[in-house]
Amino acid sequence: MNAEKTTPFVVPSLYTWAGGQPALERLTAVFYAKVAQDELLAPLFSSASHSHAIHVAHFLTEVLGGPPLYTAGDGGSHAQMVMHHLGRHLSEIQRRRWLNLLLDSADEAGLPTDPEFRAALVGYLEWGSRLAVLNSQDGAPAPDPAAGMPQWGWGEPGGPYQPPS
Ligand code: HEM
Repeated sequence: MNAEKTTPFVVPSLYTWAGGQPALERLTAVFYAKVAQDELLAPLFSSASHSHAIHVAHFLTEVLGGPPLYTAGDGGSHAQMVMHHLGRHLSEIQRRRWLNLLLDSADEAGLPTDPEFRAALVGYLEWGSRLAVLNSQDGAPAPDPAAGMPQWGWGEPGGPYQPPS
């Protein structure tokens, strides 16, 4: 009998596929260095704390399927993240610059470039950045303190590319 054993492919979280904590910390470090040089975005972040980049890396960690570094580690919550954007009147032009710089930073920080990962990453960043703009306008509803953190997965591609067997 020739029972060939194959190891089933286990789909990793986006966090793991991205390269884990070091990769996300590299991403936000590169990103906020760019933001500081950007005429449209620098004024928005002029009073941000020194731990801002690390907090955002922790937030992304949690959303992309890693450990709860933002909620358990930093004592944050989804509502607190939303509150950071309230009343800031972010524009579409600022949002698009923010997104462009983040995607440039993903390249420079060496995040995976495979189509499946990048499609999922862009999907989250489009969603989250558009929500940030909506939440920053006058009349935006107060965030729900009980709301959990979003969890982002691979979406339609379903996981990293597997060649047909
Ligand atoms: C997926 C999209 C986004 C995520 C996950 C996100 C996440 C966060 C988080 C976690 C904080 C709080 C950080 C801390 O505790 O220090 C924050 C603050 C902030 N975010 Fe965002 N954000 C997003 C989109 C945007 C966009 C598109 C803009 C502007 C164009 C923006 C502007 C800001 C500003 C101005 C602050 C406050 C900085 C300060 O503390 O002074 N965010 N964001």
